[in-house]
Amino acid sequence: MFASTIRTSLASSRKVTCSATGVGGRCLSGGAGYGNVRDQVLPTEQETERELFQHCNYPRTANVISAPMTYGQPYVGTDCGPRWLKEAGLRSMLSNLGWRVKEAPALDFDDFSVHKPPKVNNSAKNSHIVGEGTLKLAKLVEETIVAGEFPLILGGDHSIGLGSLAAVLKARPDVGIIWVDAHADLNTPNSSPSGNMHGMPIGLLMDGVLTPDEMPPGCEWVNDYPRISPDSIVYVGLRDVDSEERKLIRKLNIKAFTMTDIDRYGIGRVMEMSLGHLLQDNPDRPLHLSYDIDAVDPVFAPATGTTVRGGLTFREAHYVAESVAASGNLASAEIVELNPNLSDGSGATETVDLGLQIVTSLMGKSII
Ligand SMILES: NC(=[NH2+])NCCC[C@H](N)C(=O)O
Ligand SMILES: [Mn+2]
Ligand SMILES: [Mn+2]
Repeated sequence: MFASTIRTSLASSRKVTCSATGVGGRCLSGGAGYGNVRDQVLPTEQETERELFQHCNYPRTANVISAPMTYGQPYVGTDCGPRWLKEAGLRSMLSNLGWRVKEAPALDFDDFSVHKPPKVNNSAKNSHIVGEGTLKLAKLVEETIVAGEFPLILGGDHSIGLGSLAAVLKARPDVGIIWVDAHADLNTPNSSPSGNMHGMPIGLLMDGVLTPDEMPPGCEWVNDYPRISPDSIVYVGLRDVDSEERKLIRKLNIKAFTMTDIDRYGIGRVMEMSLGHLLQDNPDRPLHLSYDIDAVDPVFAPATGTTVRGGLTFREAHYVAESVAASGNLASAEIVELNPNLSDGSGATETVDLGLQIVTSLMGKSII
């Protein structure tokens, strides 16, 4: 109650401009729905108040970036994700939450300059196209951040993470990353069992994993961008990890909350530990959330290319987004791997609806 009073009066009485990073929903909605969660993350009342002041940067502008990439995996249809999310009402949802909404023209990933048939490279398939496309995305995300806007990126397969992560790492060197996924996407061309680049964005960017000459052809630009430090990323929802990925997670001591951890501790505690890990040294740290819809159980999200049973429940899927939003630190986000082609009509609609609801939660919607 106390916190929500502050929030409402702040939002109505001041237009605070600051370089802070919080999701506008906390200022705009005035809802008290996140109070409990934030108290878990930020232990003292003084801290909560201070944080409210720092992060209140109403009004906020979201730049919706459509990244209809399919070349990081084998199925056509992941390019429909952005369009379906938009047709399901993304824009009005964002404005109802109080966001000013901008929309960048959808990136064109078929307009690649590599006209000759890409050299067959089974260890990193379509790497020229993925490399060229993700560079376009990286530039747009960087521009968005420099313009003081919130990049809301709609995939597309998860290879787009290469572009979005490279950009946030460059524009916000202190960024913390939350990777919500059934998979670790930590493969390299050498370790990948499939050669699909949607399984590699973290592997290509993680500090100490690849030498510059091992970067797949077409992705050399990544060598000019910063690397992810292993302690700056947290996984949530893992349940299908390849053997080399497992070795790396252990060797680099990457914080990873698997479905087993969610069974054991509950999603509340897992998110508290995830945010605690990333925010422990800097409560104002900007966060990037990468949400692969296949983190959710296929019962609720069947329309995606690499389903794995035993995933997040409907509410857990929301809670992840709600708790990250409630931290006030979310500065950029992406949702990926929706493929409406890969399910019957109702499965596709359910998946897209859930995707939209997850985005709604992470952009600041509280239940009351
Ligand atoms: N973003 C995804 N859905 N990734 C799935 C990756 C599956 C597997 N680990 C691979 O590298 O091929
Ligand atoms: Mn996945
Ligand atoms: Mn993924």
